[in-house]
Amino acid sequence: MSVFTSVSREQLAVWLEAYDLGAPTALVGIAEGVQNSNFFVDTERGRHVLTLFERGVDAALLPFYLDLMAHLAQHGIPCPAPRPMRDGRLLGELNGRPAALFSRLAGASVLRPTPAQCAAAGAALARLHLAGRDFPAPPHPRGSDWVAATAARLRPLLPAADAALLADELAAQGAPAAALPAGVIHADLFRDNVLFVGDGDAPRIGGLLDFYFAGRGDFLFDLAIVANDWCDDDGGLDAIRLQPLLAAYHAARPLTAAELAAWPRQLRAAALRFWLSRLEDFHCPQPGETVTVRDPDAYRRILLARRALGDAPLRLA
Ligand SMILES: Nc1ncnc2c1ncn2[C@@H]1O[C@H](COP(=O)(O)OP(=O)(O)OP(=O)(O)O)[C@@H](O)[C@H]1O
Ligand SMILES: N[C@@H](CCO)C(=O)O
Repeated sequence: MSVFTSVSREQLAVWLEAYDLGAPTALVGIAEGVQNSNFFVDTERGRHVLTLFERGVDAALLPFYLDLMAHLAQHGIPCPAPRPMRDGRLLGELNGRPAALFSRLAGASVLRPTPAQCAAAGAALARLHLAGRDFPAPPHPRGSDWVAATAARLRPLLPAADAALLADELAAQGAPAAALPAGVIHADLFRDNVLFVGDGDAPRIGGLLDFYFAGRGDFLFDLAIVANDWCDDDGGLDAIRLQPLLAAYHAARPLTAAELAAWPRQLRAAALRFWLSRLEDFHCPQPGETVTVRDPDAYRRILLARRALGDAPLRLA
C-alpha cells in the first residue's frame, strides 16, 4: 500500500491551477513504494507523477532534494524532473502534505538484475556522481553521526550477540584512513529505485528514483550500497554481477588507489548503515511514520559476509 494520503480529482484540479499543464485527465494511485504517497497524473499537456511527502521524509530538506533533482535532470541524469509552477515554485501543499509534481519516466525495476543491467546501474551511478559533483549539498543524513547515535540507542535493545557484533564493527570502522572523492551521493540506489527499459541483455535506464536520502558523501560509499543490494547472493557477493557493475562505474569515473584500498571497509560501512536503519524501523517505529519494515537480518548476514572478506584492496579485472 503506498497511498497514505488520498487525493480526489476535485482537489487535484484545484491544485493544478498553479501549473501551466492544463486540466487533469487521469489520476491513479501507485501501488509500489513504502514511504510517500505517489500517483500517476495525466493532464492535457503531459504525463506526470504526483508525490505527497509523508512523515518519514525530512520536510526541511525537500527544497534541497527538489533543486538537486532539477539540477541532475538538466545535466542529463534520468531522474524525475520537478515541474515548476507558474511562479517558479517546485514545492506546494496538497491535502495537508508537502507535494510536488515530477516528469513521468519510463520503465520498470528488476528484482534479479542481469550482468548488463548491473553494468548500466554502475555507469548511471558514476554519471550521477559526476553531474552532482559541485552541487552544494548538506551531508547525507545517514553518515557517521547518525550511525553512532543510532547504534547507541539500539544497543540495549539487541540480543547480546548482535550488540557485540555492532560494538565490534563500530570499533573496526574507526576513523577513515584517507579522504576519498566526495560529492552528492544518492545513498539509497537499491534495485527498486531504478527503472529499466529494453531487455535484460540490452538495457537502458529509464529512471533513477527516490533521492530522499541524498546528500554529500563519499562516492565509494554509494557504490558499496549498490554492490551490496544488486550483487548479493545470499550474503555473498556474486562476481558475475559485481564485475560489470564495478567495471562500468570505473570506466565512467575511474576509482582512485585510495578508493580501491577502502573498498572492503566501505562495503561493511554500507551494510552496517542498512542493518541499523532496518533495526531502527523494527525496534523504534516513529508514530505517524508509514515506513514498511524490511528484514534487518538480511543486512546482518551481508555485514557478516563482508567482514569475512578481509581487508585486501579491490582489484579490478
Ligand atoms: N517519476 C516517476 N516516473 C515513473 N514512475 C515513478 C516515478 N516516481 C515514482 N514512480 C513509481 O512509483 C513507485 C514508488 O516510488 P518511490 O520508490 O519513489 O516510492 P516511495 O514510497 O517514495 O519510496 P521508497 O523507495 O522508500 O518506497 C516506483 O517504484 C515507480 O514505480
Ligand atoms: N532501501 C532501504 C529502504 C528505503 O530507504 C532498505 O532496503 O532498507
